[in-house]
Formats: sequence, structure tokens, C-alpha cells
Amino acid sequence: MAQEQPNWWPGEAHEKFTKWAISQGVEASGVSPARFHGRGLGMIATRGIEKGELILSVPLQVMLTTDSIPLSFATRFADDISVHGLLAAFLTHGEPKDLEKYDLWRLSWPMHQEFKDSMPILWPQSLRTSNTKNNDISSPTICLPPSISGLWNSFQNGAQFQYEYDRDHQDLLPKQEKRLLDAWDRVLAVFPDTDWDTYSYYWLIVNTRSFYYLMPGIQPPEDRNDAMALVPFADYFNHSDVAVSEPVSCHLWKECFWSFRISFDILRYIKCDVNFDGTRYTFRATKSYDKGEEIYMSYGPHSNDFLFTEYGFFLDENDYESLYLDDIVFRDLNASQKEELNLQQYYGNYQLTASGACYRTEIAACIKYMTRRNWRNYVLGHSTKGVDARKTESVIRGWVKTYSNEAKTTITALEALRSNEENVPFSSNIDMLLKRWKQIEWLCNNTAEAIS
Ligand SMILES: C[S@@+](CC[C@H](N)C(=O)[O-])C[C@H]1O[C@@H](n2cnc3c(N)ncnc32)[C@H](O)[C@@H]1O
Repeated sequence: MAQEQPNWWPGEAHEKFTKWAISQGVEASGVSPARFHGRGLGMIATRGIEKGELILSVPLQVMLTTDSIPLSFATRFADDISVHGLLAAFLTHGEPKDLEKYDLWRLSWPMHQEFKDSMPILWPQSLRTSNTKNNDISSPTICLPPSISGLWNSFQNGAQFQYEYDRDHQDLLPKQEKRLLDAWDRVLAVFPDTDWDTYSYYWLIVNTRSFYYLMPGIQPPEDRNDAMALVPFADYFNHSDVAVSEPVSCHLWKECFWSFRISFDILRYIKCDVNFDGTRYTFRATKSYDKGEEIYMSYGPHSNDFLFTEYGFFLDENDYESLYLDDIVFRDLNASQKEELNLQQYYGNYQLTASGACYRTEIAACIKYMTRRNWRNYVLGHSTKGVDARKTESVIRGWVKTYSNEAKTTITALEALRSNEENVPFSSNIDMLLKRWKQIEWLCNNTAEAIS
């Protein structure tokens, strides 16, 4: 009689891939790929696991890095093609004999349809309108949250940035589209018949499954996104916002951190649970696990809007949740106030998190009612004369309410879209948007109430 499989059984393709990975030197101890409702595949503990235990080790030879790509293939592309773009090009157009090695691994990856369902970049134009250049913004509703689309339904945010500043966590979709289209142009120059669906699929595979990869002792590339590689089997780990609390004591902190494309500025707060020593990628348990529990890894301290754009999911609860009030704040300040904020390096990146508005937002609020002299003295730490906590709170509450109104307006519009029969094929996308906007509304209302 055939042996009964556990309800988390990943399926035959994943069993075959696991056997292949182990035959190639991957060492998995107490972990197995498993199916988890709503998360596709993930990693399960097949026995009790102690905190700090080595659970996975993957040798360099089996990873897909730029060094795995034959030079005769790589040198056909313009020098400025991104590593991301090149890896996707290799998966799309590499010689079958060079790709054969990865066949069973590739069969373990999600289907194209799964990306179409979850990744906004592949959604119909009406659902993914953003402030991308050349975009037709005629869509009656901006469905994606402002940090993703760069646009709002309740006001227009045109021409209000008086000064350039680093909006790393905003306009996420236009930036992602640019990365994909830049790569696409370079691939088309070499392979004019490239199929968009195939290329964008592999580009998203790399986007959602790559790891930070840098040989020890090598300087990080100018663009941190170029330090990436694919790591078989390790790409089964799903993300959680597990606390990445203990500061790294390890002097090699840059090299000892893994992530799905994480930014360098937070690396020093991360524990060395994941390490690449130049020969192997190793993964240790960040806590103890019971048999049958899912083992997660943190992809980094990402907000839900970031996770939504880059990975096609977001968390119900996220310690790193944050909304950006920049567009709302800027339209409420005059040119001279903005100039002053810029001079004092408080221009932009006004965040709202579960614990309230950030210090930068408070400073921006103060400039609304304080004399310039008092404000400057306050910002420079000389005096608190003129600071009135109630007035600051009232300004911030107004800004948060604007965001909350945006959520309300968009939820109403999305509900109308949802009930239109024409949109039945996109109902799960609309549901995902509605869920995200309700989270945003909740966060705004909760903060506004806490400030009252
Ligand atoms: C590195 S892969 C992880 C393995 C993947 N779940 C699979 O089925 O192959 C990253 C992708 O997994 C999914 N994912 C990761 N963490 C998740 C989570 N906490 N909840 C839901 N989906 C998650 C997202 O689709 C993401 O793009």
C-alpha cells in the first residue's frame, strides 16, 4: 500500500529537486520543503530544532551567480546590463546544455500565473496606474497605495518637490518598472525576438528569490542590487518580520548577512544567522522550533507596501510597517518652510509607524507654528522655546486624517470596481488591494486616535 503523505507534502517535483540538491552537496538538517496555505511552498521543521542549530548549508558550486553564466553568453550584452537582468536573460536564452543542471530546481519555482495574481507589476494598467514616465494617468482610480504608485486619489501631488531627496521607499512601482524595462531593452538588443512573458517571469523569479551575494573581501558594487545570486533550496524560506534585534558582534558584518536584496544601512542591526563565507551559504535557526512548525527567515525590515511591490504579498502584522506622509506634508507647507527644512536636512521621509509619527514628522509639524528663530534653535538642540506638544499633535493629526480620507475614498472606489462584472477576472487582485487599504485605514485611524 502506498505510504500516506503528510498534509504538508510538497509534491513529487519538490521531492525530486530535494534529492538532486542533496546529491549536489546541499546539507539540510531537520528541514524540508512543505506546502503552506496562502504562502505556496515554505520550509518546515521535520524534528525539534534548537536555536542556533545549523539547518541548511548550500555550496557555491550549486548557486546561480554571474560566474555560472558562460562568458560567451554574458559578453553579448551591454556592459551596463544589471546582474538581475543578466541572470534573467540567461534563464530565458541560455543554451539548454548550460541550463540543464538547473532543470529540477526550475520546476520547483512558482508558475507564471502566481506572479500574475500577486505582483502588481503584471496587473492590468487600470489596477497598477502609477507615476511612471509616459504613463497614461486617465484611470479614474489610483488603486495601489501612494508609496507604491506615487499618486493619490484625493489630491494631485504634481510639482511639489522643491528639492531632490532620497525617496528610497516611495514610488516603488515606477522604480521597479524602470529596472525591468532597462533590462528588457538590453536583452532585446541581443535577442530581438524575446518573449515578454518569459523574460518578465524570470526577472520576477530573480526579484523574489535572489540572495545578497558578495565574495568575502570584495568591495560591494555601486548598485547594491548587483550583489545578488540564486541559492537553490534556500529559496524555499518564506519571510517573517522576526526581530532582528541583537547588534552584530561579528567584525565581518557586511559579509555575514544574507537577505533577499537588503540595504546596507540596516546590516549592522542584523544577527549573523546567515553567512556566506565564500564557499558555502549557511543558515542557522534564529529560535527553537517544534516539529511541524514553519521556519521563516527575514528578508529585511520591510514595510507592507515594499513587500507587496517586490514580493507580491504582505503581512497581517508587521513590526516594520510604515506609511510615508511626504506628499501630504509638502502640500501643507510654503516654499520658505520647505527651503528651511531642506537646509536643516529635514526635507522628506516623514514616516508613520505603529508607534506613531517619526521625529522628522514632528520637526516638520513644528515649522508650521514656531517662529523661524525658535524652530532653528530647537532643531539645532539649543532650546525648546516655542515647542507646543498639543500644536504639534494637532498638525500631525491633520496630516494623518488626510491619509485616512485617501484610504476611505480608495476603499469605496475599489468596492465599486469589485462589484462591476467586468472586473470578475481581477477580483482576487482587487481583494488584495482592499485588504491592504483597510490595513492603511486602520493604521491611520489608530494613530490619529492615539494622538488625540
Ligand atoms: C523566496 S520565495 C519563498 C518560497 C515561495 N513561497 C514558493 O512557493 O516557492 C518568496 C516568495 O514567497 C512568498 N512569500 C514569502 N513569504 C511569505 C509570507 N510570509 N506570506 C505569504 N507569502 C510569502 C511570496 O510569494 C514571495 O515572493
